[in-house]
Amino acid sequence: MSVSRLHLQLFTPPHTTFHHTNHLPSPTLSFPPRRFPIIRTSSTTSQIITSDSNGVSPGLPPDLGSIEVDAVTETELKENGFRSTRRTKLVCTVGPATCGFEQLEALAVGGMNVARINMCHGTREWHKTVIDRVRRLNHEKGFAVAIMMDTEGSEIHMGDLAGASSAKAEDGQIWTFSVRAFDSSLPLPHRTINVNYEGFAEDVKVGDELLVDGGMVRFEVIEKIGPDVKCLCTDPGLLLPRANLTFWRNGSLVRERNSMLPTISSKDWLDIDFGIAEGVDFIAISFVKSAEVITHLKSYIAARSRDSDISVIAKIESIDSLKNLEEIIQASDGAMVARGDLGAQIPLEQVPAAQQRIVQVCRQRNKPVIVASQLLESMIEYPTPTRAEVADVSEAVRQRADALMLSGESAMGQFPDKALTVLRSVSLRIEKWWRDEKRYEATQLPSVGSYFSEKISEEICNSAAKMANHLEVDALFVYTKTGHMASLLSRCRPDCPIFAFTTTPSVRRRLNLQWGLIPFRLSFSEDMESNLNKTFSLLKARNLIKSGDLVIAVSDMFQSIQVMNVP
Ligand SMILES: Nc1ncnc2c1ncn2[C@@H]1O[C@H](COP(=O)(O)OP(=O)(O)O)[C@@H](O)[C@H]1O
Ligand SMILES: C=C(OP(=O)(O)O)C(=O)O
Ligand SMILES: [K+]
Ligand SMILES: [Mg+2]
Repeated sequence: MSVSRLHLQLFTPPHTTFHHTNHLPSPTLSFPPRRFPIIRTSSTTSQIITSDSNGVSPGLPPDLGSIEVDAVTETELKENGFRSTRRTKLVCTVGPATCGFEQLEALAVGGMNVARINMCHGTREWHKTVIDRVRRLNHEKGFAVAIMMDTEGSEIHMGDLAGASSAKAEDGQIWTFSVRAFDSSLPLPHRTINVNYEGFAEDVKVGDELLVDGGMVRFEVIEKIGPDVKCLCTDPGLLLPRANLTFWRNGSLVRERNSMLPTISSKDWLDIDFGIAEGVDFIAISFVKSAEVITHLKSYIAARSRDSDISVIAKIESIDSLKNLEEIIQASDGAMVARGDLGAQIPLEQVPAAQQRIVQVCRQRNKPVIVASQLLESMIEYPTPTRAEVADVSEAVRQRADALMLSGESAMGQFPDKALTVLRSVSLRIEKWWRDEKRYEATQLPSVGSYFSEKISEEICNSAAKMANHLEVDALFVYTKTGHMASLLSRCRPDCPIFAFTTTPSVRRRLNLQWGLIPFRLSFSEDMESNLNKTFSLLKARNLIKSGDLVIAVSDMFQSIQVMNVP
């Protein structure tokens, strides 16, 4: 391993002759090469590079001369300037309220970075339609919306309510929770709920408290008759299809044989096969208990998907996942603070501290983290959020989580676009406030690499981010094939946005989950000088940067930090 490559190149703005015609942003988002010669001299190398205005040597395939970025990011960069682009990423659960092509497009325009499909609901055909639509949206409109498939997991939950969208449980009513297999073509018997876990009737005891969705509705078990468990409603509320069920005895969560249920059920494995076949970008695993299940799944994916670039996200939503948090996160490619189920497994007042810890551990280990569930729950029904919800969103942004997620708000709520707008505007406002106040938190970022060369990359990114803050540069540029260097920069949470140039569309989509990264698809070479020339030309031609902007560039290929003004 040679360390001699490590050098700091300080560029003075090179003299450039640049033929520039006024160019309107092209509606198709890839930018065709134009044929103006450009001669650029670099003061450090005195080399003269001849290329066309896109930095492409004549004779290269036209694709090499284009850069891809989505229209929304492009507009944001132009209208608000680099500094005020949104750093916090947004995940939207797609459901009946948002599965149409136009609805998905509205979400993408509204800032959705990742579309989540929840395999708890709907059929595989339905999910396939959504995936196809998102793909079409990316293809036709130039977005890079990633797809996250979320497994059902084998925890206990209610059945489908025989097609009803909800059922109201009133105080004092007696409901039957049954493990019987009901004929799905017939309506369910009066006040009866089907339970998916066969051992349910054996595991519960008379006197247990039964919580639907972590306490949205509460029952007390009053009688067991074979497969039927009779329960008295003690806290009324709405029962939603497939709502999660937990039972509590003497104030603690009961973990009987259900704790032996596999994390990945046989149905989940079929869904995972489906996700691999469809080439989803992320698979989120529900109710992860240990690191082993993640390692197992990762090797399963690696053996089956051609380029094995599906990231595995561990959902932290059980007591066991908190106990084994460090190992689970280390084994995963990212994590989700799944506060819905987490709040049903630990006392609610412990959830905020758990969230903070999960976000911190992820940042330490350089894994993206999503804060999920009930961020804007009231917006399922109302067009404005509560003040408390805005405060909750702000707190997640302030913790610098990579991403925020909408669940019911976008899946089946009445105001999916408005909910997304709230996430977007609160993120922008809090990020700006934080930057204005220069509230850098003194986070010690431990080394995460095992090899010396990885440690060098980390030091480069840490230093580049620090320099970017001190010099108040306009943007960090990173040329990254795997996305790793980009994530190392993102981890530093610098003040300026990070333009991440990557050669493959799938890496570009995956980078869309990470804080502060603006992913571009660009073909680049081993020659940094020409990569920079090319990027400057392409970005300038689209009015995304201008002469004089100060930029710091790092790359996967050369261990260097370059500071320069855009010529
Ligand atoms: N694919 C789908 N088909 C029908 N309804 C869905 C779908 N995805 C989500 N939903 C609805 O949106 C709600 C919120 O979504 P989510 O939080 O992902 O699920 P859950 O609440 O079951 O954990 C669900 O309870 C369900 O009513
Ligand atoms: C995101 C969560 O998981 P799901 O919506 O699949 O229950 C959660 O429990 O918060
Ligand atoms: K799920
Ligand atoms: Mg959950």
